[in-house]
Amino acid sequence: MTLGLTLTDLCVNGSGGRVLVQAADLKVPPGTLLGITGASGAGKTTLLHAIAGIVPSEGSIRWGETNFSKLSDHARTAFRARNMGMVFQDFLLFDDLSAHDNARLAAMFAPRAERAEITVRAKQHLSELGLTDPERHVASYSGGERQRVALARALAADPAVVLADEPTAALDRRAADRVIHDLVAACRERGRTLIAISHDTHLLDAMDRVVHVTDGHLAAQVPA
Ligand SMILES: Nc1ncnc2c1ncn2[C@@H]1O[C@H](COP(=O)(O)OP(=O)(O)OP(=O)(O)O)[C@@H](O)[C@H]1O
Repeated sequence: MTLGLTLTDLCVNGSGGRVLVQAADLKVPPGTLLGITGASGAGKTTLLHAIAGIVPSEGSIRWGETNFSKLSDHARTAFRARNMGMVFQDFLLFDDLSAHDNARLAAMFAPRAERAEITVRAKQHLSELGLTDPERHVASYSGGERQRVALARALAADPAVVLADEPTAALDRRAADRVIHDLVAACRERGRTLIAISHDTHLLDAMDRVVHVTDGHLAAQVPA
């Protein structure tokens, strides 16, 4: 399954009525790899959080045939759990858990029938991403390894969409290039839609399209 995104007249307001993000029109066909870039504080993370339904917004967000903005909070959370894998800036890994337990976290929230499959897939992704000691606690993992655990976790539920916020930010060039390769391959192989915020030109070069956020506004779409 693959899902495209259509944003229409999206607006995110912050405290004090400040407009944080405005996007009149953005279409991301299913299977597209989209980069989002722009200056620090421009509103990229806020935009990604709105796209994921984590922060409230006005306007319309459609994922495939689903009018995401019209769903109840509960239905939106369920839709996100079923369809979106998220790789956030600070990884949000649990240090006291092993790489495998972190990667199969989605199994805790999945219907009983899908749990075993997620657990198996988590292990498989860790192995494919070169993490050969999945039972070790992630507290002792390097930055690049932690980023790959976060990626394995995002992929374990076999999501139609992957959302990533600066997935290479904390990594040296070699580790970053490996994460870019793995992320792009995981999406291309399964026709997943990828939306990734980055300043990294290597990552942006690997995308199909790149959009710029300037002072909360989405600017014209240009080829990567
Ligand atoms: N709930 C909120 N209320 C008010 N302002 C907010 C809120 N959330 C974020 N902001 C502000 O909105 C602006 C955009 O933040 P955001 O994190 O989206 O930027 P960014 O482009 O991702 O930046 P960076 O590249 O530094 O991560 C910042 O000035 C931030 O302080």
